[in-house]
Amino acid sequence: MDSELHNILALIISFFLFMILALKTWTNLSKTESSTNIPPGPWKLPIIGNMHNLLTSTPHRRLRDLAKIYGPLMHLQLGVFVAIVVSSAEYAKEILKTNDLIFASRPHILAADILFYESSDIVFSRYGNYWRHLRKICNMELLTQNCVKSFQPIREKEFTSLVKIIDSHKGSPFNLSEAVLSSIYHIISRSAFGMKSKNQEQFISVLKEIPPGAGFNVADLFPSAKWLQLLTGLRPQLEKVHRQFDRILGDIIDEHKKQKSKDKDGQGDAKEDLVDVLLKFQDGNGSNQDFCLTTNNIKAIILDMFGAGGETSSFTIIWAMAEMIREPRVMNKAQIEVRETFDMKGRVDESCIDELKYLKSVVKETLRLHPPIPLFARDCEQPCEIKGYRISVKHKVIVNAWAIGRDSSYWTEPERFYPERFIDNPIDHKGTNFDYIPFGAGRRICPGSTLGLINVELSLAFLLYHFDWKLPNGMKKEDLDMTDQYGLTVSKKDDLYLIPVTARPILNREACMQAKKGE
Ligand code: HEM
Repeated sequence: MDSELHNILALIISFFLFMILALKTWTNLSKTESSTNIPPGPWKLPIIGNMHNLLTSTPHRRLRDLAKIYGPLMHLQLGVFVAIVVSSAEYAKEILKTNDLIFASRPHILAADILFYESSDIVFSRYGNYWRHLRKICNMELLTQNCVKSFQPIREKEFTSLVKIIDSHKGSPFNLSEAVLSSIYHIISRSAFGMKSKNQEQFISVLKEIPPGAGFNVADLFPSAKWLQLLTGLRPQLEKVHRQFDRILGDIIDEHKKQKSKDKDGQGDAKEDLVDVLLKFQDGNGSNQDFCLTTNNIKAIILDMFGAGGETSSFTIIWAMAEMIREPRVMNKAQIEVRETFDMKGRVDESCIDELKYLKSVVKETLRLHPPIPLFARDCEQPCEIKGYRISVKHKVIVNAWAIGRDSSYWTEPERFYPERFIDNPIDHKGTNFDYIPFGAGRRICPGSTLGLINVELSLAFLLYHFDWKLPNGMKKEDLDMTDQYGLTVSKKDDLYLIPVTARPILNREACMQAKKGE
């Protein structure tokens, strides 16, 4: 009883403290902002500003709806911050190209500080030398075209295992979301860390514990009010997740150090991977005096590769399958292409992936409708003017890639899943077409697009080659729930269950050779 009373009192006190802080902030901000020419924005409530506009599990949708009223460059008052929301290709180009350097850092968020060791990873570190070094190392060791190509056997092996697992469930409902996520994590950990971490399944289950909306939380909007982080429950939840990640990441590093000393003793001959390279930069190690990493920095970077590369790719695969099951014409067309390409060989082979023009359009169309990172944020580091509007230092800029991909000014029938729109269309994801930015643009553009895309394209080729797919329990395609939800990335809210029907069995090596001879 005593503790209940204590909790209630704490809540009441916190509420009043929050109101006082918010009122003070709001009064100060109304004074400063009214005198500058900032973009239009919705009416603000006293004290909380526009925070109520974003109390939703799908902020990208709410922001698009607001932009329809207030325009493609609008401002919102979120706690102590002013957020400038960009919802058109023209303004995205102004931010991500014309003024790229001014907007090259990301805002500070609590989740990044706790999970990513004081934001010392690539995604959240501030623009500057440290970030440049990290990006260079990861590019050279993992993400160049050649590196990505060298991981082909890992991908083919993993997707063959996935197909075998699916085949053992043929005829009954199968949780494709879970199996695909696990395969993608296996591929990333084997490519980046040279092994199947024994902690991998644990890692996936810890990821699921990241609180929904961690990437965008009310506690981030009043950073000086530390008690708010406790009141919302975010800090303790994130700290719990962090402790679990920290143990797993520590194990990955220890495994590498052990392997390294075995190699020194002449007992092992493991190939160097990203973690080995990062360890060479560890405090005081070797010749790399100009750039040092702590163990925590290394952990943050490993987490980045899982975090930025895992969900993004696997959610794209699941959205593509969900869209195709609702549009059998598209699935059929993609299946014909994949089967015609690989029937002679009797198996899917990555070296022919560029022949799959239609499948590539399916992937592009999926990323247009369902960019896994629909909102990406940048800090304004220097006052500037965007088409007559004044953007001040420390304004947060949020680019709504999701809204831009569904804007009827650039896309006909924008809500329709229609991969044909990308056939014979030179538009690509490389950050020069600002009406299509699923990988972002400018200096902070995603460095993992090649790795991400090959994972998505190849997995879909495997899934479509070997199986026909049906919805479970006599469900009609119109009834498939396509609701999305926001965590750190946007996923389909419910896992996708489908019934696989084997169409092309997995051939063993000899049978493949025979099929090839018959070409
Ligand atoms: C379908 C797959 C993927 C999508 C749609 C995607 C999308 C994005 C987006 C939108 C950003 C923010 C870009 C910006 O601010 O302009 C980003 C950043 C990033 N992505 Fe990806 N990504 C994918 C796969 C990957 C993979 C496989 C990796 C690596 C293993 C990766 C690593 C990163 C990193 C490190 C950043 C931060 C870059 C920086 O801030 O400098 N991503 N990604």
